[in-house]
Amino acid sequence: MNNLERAQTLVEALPYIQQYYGKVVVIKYGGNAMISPELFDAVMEDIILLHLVGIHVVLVHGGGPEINDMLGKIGKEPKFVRGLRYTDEETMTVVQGVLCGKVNKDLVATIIRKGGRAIGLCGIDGCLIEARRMRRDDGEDYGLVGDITTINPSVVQKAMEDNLIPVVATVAIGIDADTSYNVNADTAASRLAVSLGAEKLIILTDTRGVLRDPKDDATLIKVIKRGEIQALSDAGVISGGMIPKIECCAGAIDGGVKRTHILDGRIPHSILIEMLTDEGAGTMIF
Ligand SMILES: Nc1ncnc2c1ncn2[C@@H]1O[C@H](COP(=O)(O)OP(=O)(O)O)[C@@H](O)[C@H]1O
Ligand SMILES: CC(=O)N[C@@H](CCC(=O)OP(=O)(O)O)C(=O)O
Repeated sequence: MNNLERAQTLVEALPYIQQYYGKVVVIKYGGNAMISPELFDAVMEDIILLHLVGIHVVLVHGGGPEINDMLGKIGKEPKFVRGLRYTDEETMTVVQGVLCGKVNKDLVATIIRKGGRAIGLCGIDGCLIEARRMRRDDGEDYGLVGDITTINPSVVQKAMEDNLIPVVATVAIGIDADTSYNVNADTAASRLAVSLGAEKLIILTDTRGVLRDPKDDATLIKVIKRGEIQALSDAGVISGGMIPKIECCAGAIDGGVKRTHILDGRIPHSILIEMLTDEGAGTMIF
């Protein structure tokens, strides 16, 4: 790339920066997309850059694989019920330690080491995420998995006013019992995006986006309209781990978030490609 091409790339970003300047963008990062150290650095660089050009980025993270590793170390087998981690008291202690301690602080430290400004929060801090024990009609016992009742976004808003990037671990405070609750990170990101009036919700995952055939990368669906989701689900196109992600996007759109994206966290700088280039990346759902 010569100097003129470099300059053109920067100029191409200008209308997008103008469009998102001062707006809130919630990015959910987790799962297998969070495992590679190089990609981890690239995601943090994207976030720092967006923040520096005046976009209010909020990072919501998971850490399922890290929780599984820690459970393995104490000789406990991870157990999932309908895609949610069955969370007994011992598991809750591990979830809180890994998400709010290890993962959250590693993310904050990486942003700071790279010259950004960040603050780590979890759903307990400032009662950011209030939840009650999940009880669904399916009669399943999920243990200490929480259903979000209220989001109180003021701690996140204060952090943004102080020019900090809020980094949020999705452990919630119980309103029905003296316990913390384990909340799925996609769900929490979606709810937080709604309560912050976010312009965009970006969910990073380990596929190119939503695929018509999950085994064939060439079948990426670039755009899905809100009204098309049900038909795709009924046709069996969306399955497994993609179901809750699509549901979170649908919930965010219904709550007023303009655009949601499922992006490939394995592609370096996929966030910048999506937000600041003409190309776009992954699947946009709106
Ligand atoms: N139509 C689809 N397009 C893409 N991925 C799909 C689709 N249907 C099911 N999946 C599965 O969903 C997975 C993503 O969900 P999950 O593994 O829970 O993500 P994460 O670990 O990032 O939270 C993909 O790896 C893929 O196996
Ligand atoms: C209730 C529930 O399942 N909670 C998740 C929270 C972390 C998460 O969602 O992490 P990923 O985004 O990395 O999957 C868990 O315990 O794994």
